[in-house]
This record gives sequence, structure tokens and C-alpha cells, in this order.
Amino acid sequence: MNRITLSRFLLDAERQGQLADATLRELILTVANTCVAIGDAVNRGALAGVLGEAGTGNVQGEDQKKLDVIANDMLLEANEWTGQLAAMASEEMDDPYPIPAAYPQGPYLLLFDPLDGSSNIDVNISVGTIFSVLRAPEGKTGIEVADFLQRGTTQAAAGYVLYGPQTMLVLTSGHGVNGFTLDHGTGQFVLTHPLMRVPETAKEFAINMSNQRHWEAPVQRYVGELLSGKTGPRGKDFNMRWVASMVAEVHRILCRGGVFMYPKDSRDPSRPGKLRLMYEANPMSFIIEQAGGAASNGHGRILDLQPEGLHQRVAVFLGAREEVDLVTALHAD
Ligand SMILES: O=P(O)(O)OC[C@H]1O[C@](O)(COP(=O)(O)O)[C@@H](O)[C@@H]1O
Ligand SMILES: [Mg+2]
Ligand SMILES: [Mg+2]
Repeated sequence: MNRITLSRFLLDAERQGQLADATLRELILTVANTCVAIGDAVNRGALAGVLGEAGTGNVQGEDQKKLDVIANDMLLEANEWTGQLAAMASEEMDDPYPIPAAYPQGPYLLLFDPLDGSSNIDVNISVGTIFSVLRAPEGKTGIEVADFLQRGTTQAAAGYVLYGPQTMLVLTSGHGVNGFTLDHGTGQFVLTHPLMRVPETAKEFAINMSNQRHWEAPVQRYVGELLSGKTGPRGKDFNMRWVASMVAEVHRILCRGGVFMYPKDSRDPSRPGKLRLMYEANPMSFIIEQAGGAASNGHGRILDLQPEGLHQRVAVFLGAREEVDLVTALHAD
């Protein structure tokens, strides 16, 4: 097999104009290498004493796991001195993290969910890291929240690393989606899944069914029709999956199709959804769209949403275009 490592792939992409510049290439490599180290910590688990609660909470009002904090700190430490960034933002930090004055400022902003699927950490189920890259306002020092509030369509790159049976990086810079498998022997990501595509039609759906009584009518109807299967208006059976790690769900959809949903529900009517727009929904929507799928909040394209807050939440319907269009149409009705 002709092994194309991530660094070679990115250099080729830059030469073909599929990557903005060398700084973005180096930034993606820095994030990828940091995720190799995060993967090691996840993999070592109790041996490294990294399981369990951190004893602190985050801006979302969630109890942080030790690995939420460890992964967050690893990404900050690895990226703050490189000269590639002007600032960072994370699920685990209330405010943006400005690059210390001791280090050169760079042209990009990095947002990340350092550990996605936190409820699965202590039970050894796949988790991941999600990241999104935006351009920093040129020549501006003192980056503010408003500088991050850019539509998902403006992302320069987005990706995730899945810490599962294999450690995989999935990446887009707006020219398709490519998957890389970590070779633990060399510590390098190798291209194994070139130009991933979401299959047109879905046979599987993913939603937390335990929230059913709290869903709005369009979602009740859509999921009801999936469950009716052959006997209902869809005329075919659908299987169901729920891993409770968005990274694992999205990866499954990229590999074999389906639709993933985390809708708005009445548990907290003031919340438009559970998942966060800037470092979960936007990067995953960019990847899914680049792989031929679709991503909606039920009322429109997620990537077109004008962000209003760093940690704002959004309803998410993503995956096979046919399914996302259907559930969005039901909301319009
Ligand atoms: O526990 P629930 O309600 O099923 O929610 C699961 C969802 O929450 C998340 O774990 C939220 O992400 P974090 O773990 O990064 O907070 C998603 O990965 C997942 O899709
Ligand atoms: Mg998450
Ligand atoms: Mg998280």
C-alpha cells in the first residue's frame, strides 16, 4: 500500500491550492500531534489515573471529567507558542484564550471540544476531539468573543479525532473529506479513507430515544415514521444506534450512512438544543456537507447560522441529505 502520511497529504493539498497556506498546514499538524498524545492518555485510562471527575464545572454547567481538563490543557500548551494562532476557544473555558504576549500572534483562531462524549470516558466507549479553524481579523491584537462569531461557511478547516479501536483523524479544508488512521508504530497518521462520502440513502438513525416525550411534533412524526418501518409511510425498516459520543455517530454516518439528531426538547424550552454550534455543530456540519450530506437545525442550514455566543447551543439534524431535507420539511409544515 502506497502510504501517504498526513504531513505529505497536507503538503500536496497546499501545493494544489486545497489548503489556504503553510501556516494552516502546520496548525493542523500541531492539532493532530496533540491528539496523538491525548489518545495515549485516553488509552492508558486508569493506568494513568485519568479516569473520573475533575471536581470542577464548566461554563455549560457540566461537571468536568479529568480528561476534559487534561485534553484542554494539552491543546492550549501545544498551540499557544507556535505563531499560528491569535487566540483559542474551548468547550471547557468560559472565555477565549489569548495567545500570551511572549509568543508571536498568528492569522488563525482555533476552537475545540477537547473531549467529546465525556459520559463514555469511564466506561471505555469511543470518545474524540473536535476542532474548527477560523481566520483571525487581520492585524488585530486583543481578540474578543465577537471575532470568533463567524458563520460556519467561513471555516478554513475542520476535523475530529476519534479515539476508538483505531485512532482516526477525519479532516476537511473545503475540498472533500479524508480519513487517516494512526500508525501507533510510527506515531503518524496515514491516509486510509480518501474522499469519504455519506451514502445517499439511510438505513439507520441515531437519537436519544429516552427524550422522546420532550420532542416537538415534527421530530415525533419523523421518528415515528422511521419506527413504523415497512408498515408505515417510509415503506422500509430503519435500525437505530446511540453511542452518546457525537464523534462516533458522525464517523459511523461517514462510513455507512444514516442520520444523527439531537433536537430541541421541552426539558429546557429556553435551550435551542444540547450540542454547541461553534465547536461541535459547525465543524461536523462542514465535514458532513463536504462528504455530500446535509446539516440542519430543523429550520435551515447550520453553516449559514450567524453565531451569537461562543457556547450557544443548536438543534442538530445531520447525515444523509434525503433524511435531513425530510425532517427539515416537517418543521416547515
Ligand atoms: O447523554 P446524551 O443526552 O445522550 O447526550 C450525548 C451527546 O452529548 C455529548 O456527549 C456532548 O458532548 P461533550 O461530551 O463534549 O459534552 C455528545 O458527544 C453526545 O452526542
Ligand atoms: Mg462534545
Ligand atoms: Mg466535550
